[in-house]
Amino acid sequence: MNTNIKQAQELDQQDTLHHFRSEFYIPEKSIYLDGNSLGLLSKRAEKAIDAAVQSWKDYAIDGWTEGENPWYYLSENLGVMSAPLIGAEPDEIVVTGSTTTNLHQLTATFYKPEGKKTKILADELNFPSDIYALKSQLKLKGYNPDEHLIQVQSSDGHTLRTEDIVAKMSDEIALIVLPGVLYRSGQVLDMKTLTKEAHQRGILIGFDLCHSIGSIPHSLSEWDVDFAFWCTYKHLNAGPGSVAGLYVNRKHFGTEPGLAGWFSSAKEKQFDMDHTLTPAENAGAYQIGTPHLLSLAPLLGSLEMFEEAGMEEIRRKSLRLTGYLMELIENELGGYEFKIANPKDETTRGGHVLLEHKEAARICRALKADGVVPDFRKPDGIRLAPVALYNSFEDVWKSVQILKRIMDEEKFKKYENKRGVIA
Ligand SMILES: Cc1ncc(COP(=O)(O)O)c(C=O)c1O
Ligand SMILES: Nc1c(O)cccc1C(=O)C[C@H](N)C(=O)O
Repeated sequence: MNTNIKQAQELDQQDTLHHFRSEFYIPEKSIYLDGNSLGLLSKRAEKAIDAAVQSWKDYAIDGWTEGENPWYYLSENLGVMSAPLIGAEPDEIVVTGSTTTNLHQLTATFYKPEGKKTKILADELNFPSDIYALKSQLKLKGYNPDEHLIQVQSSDGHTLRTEDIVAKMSDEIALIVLPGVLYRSGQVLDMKTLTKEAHQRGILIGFDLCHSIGSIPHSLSEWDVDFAFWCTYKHLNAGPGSVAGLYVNRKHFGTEPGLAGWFSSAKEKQFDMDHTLTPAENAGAYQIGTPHLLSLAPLLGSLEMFEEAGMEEIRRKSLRLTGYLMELIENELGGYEFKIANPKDETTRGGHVLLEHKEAARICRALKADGVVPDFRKPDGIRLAPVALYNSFEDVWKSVQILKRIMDEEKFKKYENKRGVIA
């Protein structure tokens, strides 16, 4: 089938989210398909950063309680704004720490080995930071991670089967930590079923939402998930090093934070400076120290856009973009030995496409040189993330044309087939 740019432009004209694109800084002469690693800066996020700097100028120490967004309550207020993205109640979320420190906090809080139940269940496809954190938490409790961290195997190297995960939920498992969306293949896990199965066996379960928040809708409260954590620099576009989030199901409110600090305090008690902690009676209890205000601020601007666009609409467009991308790849790149390695169906397909090729590392380099920004994931994956808020169907069409030219003209052969420092 012949495709043409007009078809892509028509799809853009029908797109109800198209106007958000002009709110982002898109690097000049580039098609940015790496928003699942680092989202782009929006003008609203930039404005929010400027406002935070201004409030520091204007109020100094009084910025904690004065101004439009008093710093003392910002982590909780951003939690309120994040709630619709994950289907949670406003006080079940706090914006704090980093993905990895939040996982440390939640494991320190909810991993309570007892009797036979001493093991943690994870998977072999999760991002390494999560596995490192879980292993170190096991070591802190005196357990050997080689025996106590059980990692569910993938049957195809890309995806996890619900039944395989459930089969590992033995009576030795105390805690389960899994991704909501896998970082390589983009597979969406069935968080609802997994939570139900875990609870039937008396196991607590939490999810890493780094690749799912802002990309797919969630109903964490309805699914009764125990806890979750995520970064805000990918689909939420809050910038490099932006402050992360955590969710704790309200049924666990009052559980003593595993890692305490004075920001775990009930707000009104914190400045009493007692040496006995009175933890907040909501997710705020799982904060530790002073919030990183300047890295929290951009989220104020970003989350406003999510509220306006709506998660259902974002997911609808995202599925159309990845669907269109896969269709073009199949039509235009047959014969070049590419393999679409992400799940194709709309229930388990996340926000990006994983294209595999034995020359992937240097094809990524050639794409970047020709203005398309993907990322490379070992050993042979090219991740392409068309993001609903700022990518267009025309971006997708042009990217495939550029990739076709790279393959037709063997332009990738100019480069070594090796990843860069930041892949
Ligand atoms: C699933 C997942 N977990 C954790 C991280 C990283 O954690 P942190 O934000 O603490 O660097 C990433 C990406 O960097 C990720 O994709
Ligand atoms: N956090 C990152 C960073 O500091 C530099 C480069 C990339 C990242 C990422 O987020 C990678 C990402 N977690 C992934 O899905 O591979």
